[in-house]
Amino acid sequence: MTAREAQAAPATSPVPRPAVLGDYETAARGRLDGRVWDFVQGGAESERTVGDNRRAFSRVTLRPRVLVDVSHCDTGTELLGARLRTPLGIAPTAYHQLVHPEGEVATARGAGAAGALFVVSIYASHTLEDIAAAAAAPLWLQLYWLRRRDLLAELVGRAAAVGYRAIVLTVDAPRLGRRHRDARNGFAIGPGIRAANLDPAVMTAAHLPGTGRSALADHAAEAVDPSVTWSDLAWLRERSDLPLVLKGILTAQDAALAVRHGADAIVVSNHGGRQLDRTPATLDALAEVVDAVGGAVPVLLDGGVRGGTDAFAALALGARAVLLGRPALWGLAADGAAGVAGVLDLATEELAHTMALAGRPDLGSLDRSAVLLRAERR
Ligand SMILES: Cc1cc2nc3c(=O)[nH]c(=O)nc-3n(C[C@H](O)[C@H](O)[C@H](O)COP(=O)(O)O)c2cc1C
Ligand SMILES: CC(C)CC(=O)C(=O)O
Repeated sequence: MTAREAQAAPATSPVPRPAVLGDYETAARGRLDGRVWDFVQGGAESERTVGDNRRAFSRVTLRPRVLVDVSHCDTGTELLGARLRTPLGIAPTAYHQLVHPEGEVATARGAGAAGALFVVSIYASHTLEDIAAAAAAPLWLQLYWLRRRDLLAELVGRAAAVGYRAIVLTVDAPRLGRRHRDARNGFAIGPGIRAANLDPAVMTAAHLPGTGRSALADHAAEAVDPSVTWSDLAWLRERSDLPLVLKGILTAQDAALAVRHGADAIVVSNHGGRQLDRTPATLDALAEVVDAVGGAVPVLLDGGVRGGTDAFAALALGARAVLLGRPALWGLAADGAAGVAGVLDLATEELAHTMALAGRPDLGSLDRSAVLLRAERR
């Protein structure tokens, strides 16, 4: 099913195809409960990092080359042995049923229609098996390091059994960021929605508005092991042959350690500004990480990517692929699987368009000479 065919299905297509990703944001805003909207859009503390992720992209200047044959622009790429139609993929985000009843099953269908990678959160609201059954493009499974190592071992085994292609360990969340919106809202996951792959015994009770606490933060404190260090990675390695990706690296030092400890890929990420506030924008951290890795493993980026031109900038600065967090949820909320495919197709079309006008007909022809960051402008 292509995005347009998905869009054409009358029962699932109340939204005309938007012209820009921001239109999906507007459509999603109109459909979601205020507390869910705050959970999706919000960040930690002052939310400075949420804004900085976007501001970094606005500082990018493009340096086009001319008289290059751009009659065909190829956005295809290869990542950990898999061919992808687009270097844009979906970042792991929790509880997709919060924004659409079909949850991650619809997200997997949308990603498949677009030929894009989907990284499934450990907090998915559908089972790994149901999501895999709906997928037509590569899936990776994201994990937090649970105190219950038996559950971790079970999850990596189940993921491998149904064809997930990599394990993504998120390393920037030994505890949850202080998200003032969720705390004020006493945010908890609504009735009927659950982390379908986690033992309910590790979940806390729901909270109510007025408690001044986020049930998610309380749950993470209970479930996630904050004592994990580099040397523990070997334990995970022993339990899975799948490639291991570390998500949440922002410095050259940690990038070098990740390579030394056998990571197969790195995601430069500040968790969309939801963990430690005042970290660097991911685009600003990218070159430092790419240089430290020196081509040993692919580097991905997420945080603030809101269209194909943003993706172009990150790819030029050395990212192999970029992941979309909130925009995928906007698409899902706005129009289910068709909305997810629409977001990915639109951003991929924008990327191909920018490649054409910048004289870079394939991703291999993209390098740092294609961009200037404003601070470097002469
Ligand atoms: C609603 C929401 C839930 C998220 N849940 C997870 C999660 O379960 N695991 C994880 O590693 N990152 C999670 N993230 C972070 C994303 O993977 C990603 O790093 C971030 O959203 C990228 O920034 P962007 O939203 O600006 O694209 C979440 C982000 C959002 C917005
Ligand atoms: C359920 C949450 C712990 C998921 C998450 O990582 C986030 O909201 O950023």
